[in-house]
Order: sequence, then structure tokens, then C-alpha cells
Amino acid sequence: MTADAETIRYRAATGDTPAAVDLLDQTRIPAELERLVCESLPELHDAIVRLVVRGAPAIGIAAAYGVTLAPVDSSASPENVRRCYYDAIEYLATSRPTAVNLFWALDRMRGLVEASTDETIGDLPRRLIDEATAIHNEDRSMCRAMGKHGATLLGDCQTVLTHCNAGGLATAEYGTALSPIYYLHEKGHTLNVFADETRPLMQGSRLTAWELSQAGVPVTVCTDSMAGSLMQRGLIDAVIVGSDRIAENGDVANKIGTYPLAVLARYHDVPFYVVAPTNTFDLELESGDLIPIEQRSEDEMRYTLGADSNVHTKGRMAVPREASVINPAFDVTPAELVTAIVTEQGVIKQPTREKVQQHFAAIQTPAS
Ligand SMILES: CSC[C@@H](O)[C@@H](O)C(=O)COP(=O)(O)O
Repeated sequence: MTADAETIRYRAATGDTPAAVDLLDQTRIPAELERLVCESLPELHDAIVRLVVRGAPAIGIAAAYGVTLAPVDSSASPENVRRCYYDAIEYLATSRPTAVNLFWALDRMRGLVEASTDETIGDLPRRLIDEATAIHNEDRSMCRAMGKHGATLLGDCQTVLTHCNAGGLATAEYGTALSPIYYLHEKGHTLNVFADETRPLMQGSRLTAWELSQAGVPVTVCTDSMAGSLMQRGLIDAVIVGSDRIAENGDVANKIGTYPLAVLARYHDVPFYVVAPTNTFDLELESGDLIPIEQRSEDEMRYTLGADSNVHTKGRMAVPREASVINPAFDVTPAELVTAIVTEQGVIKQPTREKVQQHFAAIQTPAS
């Protein structure tokens, strides 16, 4: 992706210019490449809610930078400065409930506020910017590592199917589910990708198809309901998706429509891979039924996307007023349907609670 298409940029304050989180507006892609510059907490909160920035790792990065936009009065007491940052963290945490990366990143930022003393409080703004930048840079490295590990699973594949957008747009760059595809493409093995549209907000047809095309990876958009028929015809060698939260037993929450794909993949004997960094695991949740599922606005179902697929504006009425609609944004795929989870640390084959625990134990006590 070009610099213009960078998902998230941070603009430090200078003179009269306030700090800002500068986002590629993902509600406008593919019709327009517009940026939205957020100079205040409410602007950034709204941008996360409206999916201007979306995808689990990207939400965490944006929120981490967002903490630095807290309206802090530097002449206030250390206690009040800390309170202002805590309020900002609590507020940003209300933006979206499912992607645990948001809470993980905000916890890291909270750790710095807690660690500040009355003597070091003057350094806190600088430290918070450094921490958000570190979270951003670490995500870049993790995406590259996931690409390398994931590529070991896709070496024999020609065609894969993906759902939603788990690429560079959803992360610092490169992506989670798309990272092995980019890695192999760079090595000269170019896969064909089927991208599910991903109703109702079309992250697959608008975003995945756009970013793969930019990278020169051949992509074919299909409706969500075509996956079964494509597998039945033997056209899919593997399904590969990202995740918003993975429970301790390996159950995976991802964009609504992922679970039926896993069921179809099992029936057709197609491997089903999940690619996610370790900060997408929520080891405090024993199983996937405990993962909070975001319920989004009915209007996303009731109206087609606005002109030029701009999700800011309502398009035509798509559902009669008399009918009810439901709009859960995520579903949970049981671990038993997952062939492997790829993290930046390696591959967990046929994930179970024990294997997830072993994966994390190995990180905490690296072999000498
Ligand atoms: C690398 S991102 C993995 C997930 O965050 C992605 O698959 C997804 O479901 C995103 O949902 P979205 O509602 O667009 O934020």
C-alpha cells in the first residue's frame, strides 16, 4: 500500500496545531481514498463506532493513540492529569465490545498512567505517545511473523477463500489472514483469493478486494451464500480468516458469517485456518460463549449502502418497515472446527485449551 493508504498515522502536536489520529476512511473505500483527521476523543470514538477504522488490531492501535488526545490541562494536579487519562481510556473502551485488542491496548496505556509518579507526571504525555507508537510498530512485526508461519500451511494451495477484511487495512500493515497470502506472493507463489462480500457492510467486497487488487493478488468477489457451492465444486483449497477474540479453549469470534464457513469447510474436508496475534486471545474467558457480541444498528440491514458504497449515507430501503431485523456483528466458531490457529509465535494445530495454554507458556518461558 502507498503512504496515502496507510491505515493509521499519528500527528504530534506542534505550536497551535493539536495532536491528531489520522485515519484512512474505510467507510469510503473503494470509491474514494479519503482521510479523516481526529483531533478530539469524541471524533476518534465516533470513527471507531462507524468503522472508519476497523479490524481488531487497527482498533487497538487507533485507541492507543487516541488516549493521547485526552484534554489534559498540564497545569492541573498530577491526580487530575491521571483522572483525565483514565476517563479517556474508559470512554474509548465503550466504542466497540468484541475485539479484545481494543481493551488490551487500552490496558497497556493505563499501565503507564498507573506507573506515573508526581515527579514523572510531566513525562507522561511523551511516554503515552511512545507506548502507542510501540503498539503500532509491534503490530507491523507480528503481522510479518504471522505471514511467515501461515505460509507454511498454504504452500500446496492454489485458491483460498477469506471473509471480511483481515488485511493491511485491519492492522498496522500486511494483515492477519491476508499476511500469508502477501508473504507467498512476495516469494513468487501467487494464490487466487475468493473474497466473501461480507454482508451487511461489505468489508470483503469493498476492502479485501481493494487491497488485494492494489497488491496484484488476483481476487474474485463472491456473495456470502456462494461459499458452499464453491467448496462442493472443489474450488477452495483452504479457508483463512482473522479473529476479534479467541477464548482460552480456542473458540474463535470473527465477523458474522465465519461460523457457517467453518461448518461448510468441515463438511467438504477443506482446512479452516484462523490467523491472529496473541493479543487477540482472551485467556480470561474459558469458552467462546462468554465473548460479548456487538449488536449493530438496524439501519445497516434496513438500507443498502449509500452512493459509492459510502457507509456514512443510507441507500435505498432494503427491508419493509413492518419486518424486524437482527444485526449481530460477530459469531463464534467452536475450536473443534478450526484446523489451526496461526499467531506471531507459531501454529497451534487442532486447538484445544491445553494447546492454547502450552502456546502461551512457551512464550513466557522461551527456551534458552
Ligand atoms: C485482522 S482483523 C480480524 C477481524 O477483526 C476481522 O475479521 C473482522 O471481523 C473485522 O470486523 P469489523 O466489524 O470490520 O471491525
